[in-house]
Amino acid sequence: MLLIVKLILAIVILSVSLFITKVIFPPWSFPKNIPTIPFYVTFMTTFYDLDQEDIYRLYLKDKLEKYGAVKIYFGSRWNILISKPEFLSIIFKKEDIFAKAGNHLKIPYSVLAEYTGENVISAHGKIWKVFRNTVTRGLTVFDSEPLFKNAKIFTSLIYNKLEKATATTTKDTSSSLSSSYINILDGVNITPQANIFMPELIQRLTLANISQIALGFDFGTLSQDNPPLHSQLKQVKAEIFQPLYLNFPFLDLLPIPNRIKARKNVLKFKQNVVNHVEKNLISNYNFEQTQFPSSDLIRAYRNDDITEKQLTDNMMIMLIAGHENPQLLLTTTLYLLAKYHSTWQTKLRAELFATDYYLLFNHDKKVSVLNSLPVLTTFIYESIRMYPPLSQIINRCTTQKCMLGPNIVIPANAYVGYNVYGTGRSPQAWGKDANDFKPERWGETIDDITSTWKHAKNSSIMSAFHGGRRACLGEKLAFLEVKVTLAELLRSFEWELSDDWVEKMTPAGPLCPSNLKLKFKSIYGE
Ligand code: HEM
Repeated sequence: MLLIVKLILAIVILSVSLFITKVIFPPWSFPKNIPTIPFYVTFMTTFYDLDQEDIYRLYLKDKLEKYGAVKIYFGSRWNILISKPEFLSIIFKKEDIFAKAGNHLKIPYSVLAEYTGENVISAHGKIWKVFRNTVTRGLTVFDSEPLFKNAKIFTSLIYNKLEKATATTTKDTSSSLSSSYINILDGVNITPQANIFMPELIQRLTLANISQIALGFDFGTLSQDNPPLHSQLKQVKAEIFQPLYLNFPFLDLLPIPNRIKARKNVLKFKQNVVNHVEKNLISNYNFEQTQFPSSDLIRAYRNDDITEKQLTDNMMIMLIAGHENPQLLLTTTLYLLAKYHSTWQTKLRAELFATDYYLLFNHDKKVSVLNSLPVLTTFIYESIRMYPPLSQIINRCTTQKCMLGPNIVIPANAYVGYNVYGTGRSPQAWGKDANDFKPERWGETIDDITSTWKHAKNSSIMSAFHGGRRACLGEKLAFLEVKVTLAELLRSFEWELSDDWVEKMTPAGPLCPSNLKLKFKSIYGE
């Protein structure tokens, strides 16, 4: 009996030691000629008040700038993380060797993988081609009308908050003042202004946009305060993005009641989204004439090109990538316009007012005007260079032993990813002023700017949308969405950072200012 206990104890100690060794040290087969980032760096933001920029500056910057690649522990395994543009180009080109292997392969048992499934972003090979061919048309040729309509509603929601805040201030001030002062106040023209938390408001806008453009139904986030689908999504996201489970996804294998509930909520939400699409597209009107990515996916399913699960997973990824990424970019541009309100915000507004944009009714003409504006365009390009929404992604897995550049040998089955934030801040790629916000670096005329952008993408120094055959399909849509929204806001408001907002980026994961709070003021007075 004692012997059995001793044996079990020995096995437990051995397993724990093995586990700890695997976490602390990278595998032997990993390249020795690139540095190792200490394993604990990944967990730092759980214990210390640091954001992603702090982590990059303190632990990654010097090594990535010198070697262009490092070994890093992330998502329950050791990975190779790169930032050097030449290495990124290799990965984008050699798609079959550095094969996409998203959560459905990396951590198939996790709640996160349940949420995203097998989709056009994470899949590889033949099935990826089917997915991509199916959704390309709908994501690249679309009716932009909902973007304009929703930007107006978004602006009116901010207006409502301004009016509410002003009404409260006037009431509060007058009730605490002597009656003689109230008389003086009566004649005063108070400019409506309010401090507004941006995350939820922006999410409501981007969800409305993508659901109407890609899925063919309205999520209802702008027309209602808290539609059921949105509450469900908020709950699912809160359960998924818990640092403990993101760092140790294997915990999702255990029968933890909260995680079982989280998985059920994910499944329920996905089913609800599909039901909405079905109800709005198939049951309501002539589905065959619709050209949303979701209608093309349904056609592919009916054609037996994809399974029912793949249909659901791809609808979900349209919704997830389609609302989250523009949400991050919009948050960042609003933050930078607030930070540089007396310079860039003024310049952008002046540029728009100098055109006939606000007089036009035709959406196509409005789109052409927006796409021809140099200041607006360089401002957005510079924002995304400095704050790429997907700052770090590790979702490629080598299918064979291979070389990264002339010296780095990578074993088969190694996860490789990119730190796009590092590429955007690299002095080798962008010069000594890589850390300065300088939209003018992109050029003066719209032709120069477009050619600099293309060149930067081709040489992988601008990799926020990644590149090669796997480049993002939503770039055009995301840029238009941001331009339309900024144009609407610039016409109505001036804004600055709220006095009590602490300037900080998100601690991990997608990159944007954390819990952004802005002080809005109507430019027309009361
Ligand atoms: C600022 C906004 C956006 C950024 C920064 C962005 C960035 C990216 C990145 C980095 C990838 C590669 C992902 C990976 O390797 O795992 C990607 C792929 C993709 N994105 Fe976006 N994205 C944005 C907006 C959108 C929107 C609005 C959609 C619309 C649904 C979209 C659809 C896609 C699709 C379908 C792919 C997969 C392409 C493929 O692998 O064939 N993206 N995006």
